[in-house]
Amino acid sequence: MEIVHVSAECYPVAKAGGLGDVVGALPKYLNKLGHNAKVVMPMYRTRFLYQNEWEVDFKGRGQMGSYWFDYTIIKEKHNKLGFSLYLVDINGLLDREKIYGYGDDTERFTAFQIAVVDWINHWQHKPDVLHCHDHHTALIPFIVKHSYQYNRLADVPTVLTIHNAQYQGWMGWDKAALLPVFDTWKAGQLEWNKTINPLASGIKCAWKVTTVSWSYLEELRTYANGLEKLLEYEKGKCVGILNGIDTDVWNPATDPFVNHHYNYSTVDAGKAANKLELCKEFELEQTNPLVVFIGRLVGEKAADVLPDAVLSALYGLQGKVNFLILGNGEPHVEWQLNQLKGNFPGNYNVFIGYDEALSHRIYAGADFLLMPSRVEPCGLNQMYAMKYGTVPMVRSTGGLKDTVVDMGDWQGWGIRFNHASVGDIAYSVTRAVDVYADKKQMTAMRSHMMQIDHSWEHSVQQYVDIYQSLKY
Ligand SMILES: Nc1ncnc2c1ncn2[C@@H]1O[C@H](COP(=O)(O)OP(=O)(O)O[C@H]2O[C@H](CO)[C@@H](O)[C@H](O)[C@H]2O)[C@@H](O)[C@H]1O
Repeated sequence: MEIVHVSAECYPVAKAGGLGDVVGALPKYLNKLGHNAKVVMPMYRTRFLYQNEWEVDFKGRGQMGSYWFDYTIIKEKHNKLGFSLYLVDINGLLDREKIYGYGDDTERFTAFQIAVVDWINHWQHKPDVLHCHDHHTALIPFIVKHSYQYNRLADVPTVLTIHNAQYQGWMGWDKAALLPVFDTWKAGQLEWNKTINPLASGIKCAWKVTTVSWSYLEELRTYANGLEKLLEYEKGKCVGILNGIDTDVWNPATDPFVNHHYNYSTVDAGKAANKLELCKEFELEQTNPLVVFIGRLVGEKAADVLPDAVLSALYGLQGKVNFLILGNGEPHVEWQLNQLKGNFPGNYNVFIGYDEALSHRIYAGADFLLMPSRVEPCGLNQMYAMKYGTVPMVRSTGGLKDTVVDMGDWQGWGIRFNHASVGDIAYSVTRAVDVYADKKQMTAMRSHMMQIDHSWEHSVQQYVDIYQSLKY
């Protein structure tokens, strides 16, 4: 089957979080099963663009309201990622250094979606499935269904994957004019709560909707940032499929970012060597258990609780634990985390920023990975941590609940807690310190979790089943 993934992110081309990881891996694993999956995304000015060779695939012209724009589709020449990769170049709109965060993001991603649909509309044939990811691409199911210009594509099945329902791409009704002229009787399919809501529109118009874990799908019916009723109404076409991890990229035995490679039978020695280097680099005392956090410093990830939780644990445990944090996000959280630095030399450090290579070294060198997320649709960090023998400490929510079993339960290997609160986190750190002292149990847990199969091979067939169910 020919499946076109449309996304704002794709690792290693451009990644801001887990969306990039998934779109960089799922098509590759679909192709390994003999399908023809491809990715189309905006052409940002990232390093990947300059380091690879491209050929022009198509040149076209799109209309966004009264604004006409030229677009070019370029294709990566050597199929380096295991799938055909197409970038949409729209001069002045998409060719920027960052993925998100501009005042005209609405126009940027609307133009991107129009260009993608226009390009596919020029193909001689039609793809078997258009697979859209998150709100930046969620207007496509509406556009192909209800805009006159692209009506030829109305019978192409569309799938929308919700990686994160917190962000919905809301836009005022004045922006409706940006969309290709559509049947105004169908305007309700764009709306939720008196605004144009691209994610809601995608949920209404896509043939199938998937979320990235089963528990998240359940949770969305009660907590979906305003979309609860819609998801309850549309539950018949929603399916939860747990993300996989790309073991070509995330494997401590081969990871090029990691200096000391190891596998489940050499995990203790391998982690010790990586930890030593990491501790030297961040001036941390080496014998203590090392608890780390990697992620966006936002409310969803409960990053605002981190400064107090770290303080409480460090005071309570009197220097018997170390923390290392890698992340960026809300400025006041960044500031607070930076402020803590001077107070606990040898026990605490933070790197504010986004650093892919460093994240790999931290997964390899850490003992515990903390994820107190308030919302976690799937979460990849805890699966990477497990693959690297790092014990996950997670709040029982969404995909974290589906992938981590508490060490107190039968054959468990992780630490789970219920609240994104200072008390729960500090108590979990105490549990971590206790289990760390039991070398035998640590080795057994590490080796066990490293052998759990979270690879895409496991999940990819479920997407294929969905695509096939849409064929008639
Ligand atoms: N400062 C930093 N430096 C380096 N690397 C960093 C980093 N901050 C984050 N990362 C990396 O970004 C990714 C984060 O992935 P997650 O899936 O945990 O969260 P995210 O909220 O972005 O994704 C959303 O989409 C994914 C994919 O579906 C869901 O798993 C998730 O629950 C949902 O919130 C990981 O690869 C992590 O290592």
